Amino acid sequence: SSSFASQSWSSFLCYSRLRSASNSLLIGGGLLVDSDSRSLRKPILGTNGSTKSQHGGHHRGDTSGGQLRFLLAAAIGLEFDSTGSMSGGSRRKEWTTRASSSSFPIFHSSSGGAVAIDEAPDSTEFVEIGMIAETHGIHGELRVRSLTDFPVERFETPGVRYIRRIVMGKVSMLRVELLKGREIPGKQSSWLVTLKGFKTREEASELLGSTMLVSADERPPMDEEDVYIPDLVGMSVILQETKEEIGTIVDVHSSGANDLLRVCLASTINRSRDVQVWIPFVKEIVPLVDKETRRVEITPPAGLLELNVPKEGASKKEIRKQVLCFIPERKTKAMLAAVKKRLTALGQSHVLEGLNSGEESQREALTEQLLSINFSQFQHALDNVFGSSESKLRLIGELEPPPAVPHAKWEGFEDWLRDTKGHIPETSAAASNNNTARWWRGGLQLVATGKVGVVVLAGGQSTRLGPEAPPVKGMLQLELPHPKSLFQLQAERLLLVQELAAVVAAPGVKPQIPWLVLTSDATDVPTRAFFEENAYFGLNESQVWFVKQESLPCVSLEGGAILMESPWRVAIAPSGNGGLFAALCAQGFLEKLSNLGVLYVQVYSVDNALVRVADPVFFGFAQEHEADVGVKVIDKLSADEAVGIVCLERETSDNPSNEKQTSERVDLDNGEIQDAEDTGEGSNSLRYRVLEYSEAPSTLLTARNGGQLVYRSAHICVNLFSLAYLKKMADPGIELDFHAAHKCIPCASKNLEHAIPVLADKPNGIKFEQFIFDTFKFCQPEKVALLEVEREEEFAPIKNNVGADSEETARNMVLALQNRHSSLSQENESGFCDGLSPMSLLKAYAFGGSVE
Ligand SMILES: CC(=O)N[C@H]1[C@@H](OP(=O)(O)O)O[C@H](CO)[C@@H](O)[C@@H]1O
Repeated sequence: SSSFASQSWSSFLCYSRLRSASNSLLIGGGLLVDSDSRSLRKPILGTNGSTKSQHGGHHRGDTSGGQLRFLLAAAIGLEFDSTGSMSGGSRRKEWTTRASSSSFPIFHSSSGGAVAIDEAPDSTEFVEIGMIAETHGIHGELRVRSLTDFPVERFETPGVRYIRRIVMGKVSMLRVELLKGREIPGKQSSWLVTLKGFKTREEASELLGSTMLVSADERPPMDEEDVYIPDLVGMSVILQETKEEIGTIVDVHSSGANDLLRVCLASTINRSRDVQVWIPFVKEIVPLVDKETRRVEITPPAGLLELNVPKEGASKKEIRKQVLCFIPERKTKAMLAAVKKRLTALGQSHVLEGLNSGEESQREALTEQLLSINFSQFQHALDNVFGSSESKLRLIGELEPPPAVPHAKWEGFEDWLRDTKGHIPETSAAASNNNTARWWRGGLQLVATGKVGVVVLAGGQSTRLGPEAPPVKGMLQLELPHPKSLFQLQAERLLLVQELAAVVAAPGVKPQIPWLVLTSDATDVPTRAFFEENAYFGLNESQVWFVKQESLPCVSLEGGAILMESPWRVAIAPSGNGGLFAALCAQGFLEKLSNLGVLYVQVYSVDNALVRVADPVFFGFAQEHEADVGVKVIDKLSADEAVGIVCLERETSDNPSNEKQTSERVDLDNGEIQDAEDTGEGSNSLRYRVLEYSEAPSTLLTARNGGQLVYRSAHICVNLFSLAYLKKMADPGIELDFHAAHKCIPCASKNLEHAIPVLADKPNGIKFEQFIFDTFKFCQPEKVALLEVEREEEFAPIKNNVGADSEETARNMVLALQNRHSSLSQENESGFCDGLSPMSLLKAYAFGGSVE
């Protein structure tokens, strides 16, 4: 039995190539070597750089192999086409060249060097190595068309060969001695040979049309995994998964690069017309060939067998062509061709240059990257940013600030804690009268009953933090008394909430909150490694789900040409935090959450050192407001603070850009895409919207009323979505626009082809980003609930290396909050220092800490 653990599974053709395919070949003799001349064993490098196997033997296709197969492949192809209905059994017999006295009468040659075989040993099998095509010159040289992957050994190395020719249906054999040979320049498969005793053109011409052979023993030793193609014929075909026998191999067809097994389906045997299917002979699809029990096991990709069943009007050739697309290697080629076409059409063919230079591994890396590009998204991004409708804001109506927003402030929290004397305030008067405490209790119930999930947005490249920063923001270490990474702080807060929820959960229930970590090409590997190294920070490994978002190529500022990090690497960047929705949907996470019974998902940015992860208050608040979208806001510090501003946009029908937007509007209450004009509404509809600081006009940012900023509700990137809403965001009618982020993008230096990418010192390109809050506009405003929170308690962003919003400012804020906790502890020892009591946990959570 041979499993295909190794990549080099071979299918050696014991070949009588063209014999049954071309009658013209059946008229001559053959040139053979006997089994004593075993000089040829080592595989050699083929003309196309691939490994050749002796006698045209070749390996079962594997995507990396590329073994030379053309010879036998072509042979079988011809065979198949001309003898389509030939049964495996009869063909196998024909294919084996067996010297027997009855079939090989004496060959009478006038030439002195040739020895006729009176009686060839019954046990000797021969394989063809060439066809004698014509004489050359006047000294008896012969041109042989090679049928072997080892032409040098066969046609240059002196030694015994055999010639077989068939005259009037009678086969005769001759043993000859090869004296020398040489390749005909420019003719890859033709060789000139000189045989002992054949000195003139006339003598040589006796052999025209003959076949040259060597003893089958001359074939290179087969690996365990190798199989002669004739041996495949007649083997049973079993579905590996169910062990169901589906049919028998009746033939092997080669299409050039890959062989196809022709299988007669068992279910159709004895019917008036049997059904034959083609199965690519590649290890991905035929993982096991058992030579002893004569069976192959297959794992056909979905649709392969169905595709095979001949349909009305589809020719065998067409079907075979489609079958070949199931071979990964083929698929890659076809897909790459499509990508090339697409890039050329986009005027981006410079990206393809690397495919014609460099090492194979570099070209492969580029191919892989090109195949991973989502071109429809890229096109969409280009249209958004460079298209005619380009507008930074794409404003469709008039803006206004949101109405007064509920405030989550555990007013007098310290007093409240003091009063409760170490008990979770479930029934106290304070709890029911205090909004925040009520939300807390409601939210904690949601956690306790497994109704919540959390997403951390951690796909960003943290370029603003400078070259010294870790590759992933979440790995950034906060120099607290007990230094901790952002991921660790956040994981510990999640654990706190779980512990607290356990207090109110059913006896014995230990709630687990799924924590989804949004990663990207840039952050996925290091993020996973970091979690692993840190034992998931005490969380259960199974509750941490890594969700990789898509990346898109970066383009030049002018003209949108794709930027290259090197000739073999496109500069790519994650598609912004709005890429979350597509990633959740495409990778089945929404379904997973749904199966768990999750109703609400909190989504926050990893760079906030004070974020209240899995905040029960937020969940309880959203539930009470029956919100689909929850948005935490704080008061802006100043007009120029780098935060998005939350506004309401009143869409008016007299706005010229209204038409386009209304036609895209999706009614999320019934999930259908509607044209607002069709429904008669929308002439004056309101939607929530966030204007990003990088895009909002300064007039808006600085507008004041009575000294106060008009637009002061800052988006702190701590949001919440109902699962139902997230599912609606998966509707194909919802397409978030891309925004242009002007960034310093590492690029290949023009002078140095192999250079490490050079980081520009000023923005040199565009990263395409979708914004998470662009989904708000799809939600009825009454289903959007804004919750104002305390900056000191919940917002300490780390954006920059130094100065505002840096690690230093964030650390100071965390310490300040924790100090409030400490001072409170000193005042009331009994209420605070009781280890892992619920009260300690609650306090730790409220004060930005964690349980040490
Ligand atoms: C697209 C997006 O979500 N941008 C957010 C996000 O900004 P960045 O500068 O991209 O980190 O976090 C800010 C709060 O830290 C928030 O104000 C802003 O709106």
